[in-house]
Amino acid sequence: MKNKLIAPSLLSADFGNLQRDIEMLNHSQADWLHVDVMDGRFVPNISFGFPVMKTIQQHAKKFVDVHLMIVEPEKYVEEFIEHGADLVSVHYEACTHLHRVIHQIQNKGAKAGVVLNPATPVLLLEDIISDVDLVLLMSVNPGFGGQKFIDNTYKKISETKDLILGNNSTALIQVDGGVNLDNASRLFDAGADVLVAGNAVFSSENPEKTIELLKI
Ligand SMILES: O=C(CO)[C@H](O)[C@H](O)COP(=O)(O)O
Repeated sequence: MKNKLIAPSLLSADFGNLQRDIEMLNHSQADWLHVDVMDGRFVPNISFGFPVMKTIQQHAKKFVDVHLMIVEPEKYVEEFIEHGADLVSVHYEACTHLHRVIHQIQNKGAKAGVVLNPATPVLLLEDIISDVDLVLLMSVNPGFGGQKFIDNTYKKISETKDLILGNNSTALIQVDGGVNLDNASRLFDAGADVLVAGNAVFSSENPEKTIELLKI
């Protein structure tokens, strides 16, 4: 599964009307639903956990992509998969035993991704790139939606692409943070396969139309 996938982030949805927003995404051209889980320890913010994940599982008809911004993710990855996650991504910076967690996710039947913060170099992925299904490049410091895109991400996409090709890996490249209608097509051209967009989608007057335009 490659090319121009859009994953709206539910972090920017209206939690008082979560079912309505998920149904809008089901009906839209969104490819994946991106779920941001924050623990107040790895990042300076707390988002939500399993009760909200349960609602997402009940209503989502698309591929559910869970981004864990938490310490000790190995304690929770299996429960997220039981709650409907099709893909679980864990931070390089949060894993003492990254190889073990990646295989724990895959052995439970889900795809596994590794996430890099903006200041973490791509070259650190050399010994894990053949094992992962996705590399998520953070283009903002994780913890909050609606931040400004960090331009260094274009260079990191190109380095990730070289690493993937050099290792015959099939990993997808996902970019998350500050993605909008002004930078989406340049990001796809640079080699991104999946773009996460929260604020750009949910703050727009017509979220379904914005999702459509992000793919152009
Ligand atoms: O992981 C995240 C924050 O840590 C969000 O997914 C990301 O910031 C998307 O939000 P926006 O598109 O509003 O920047």
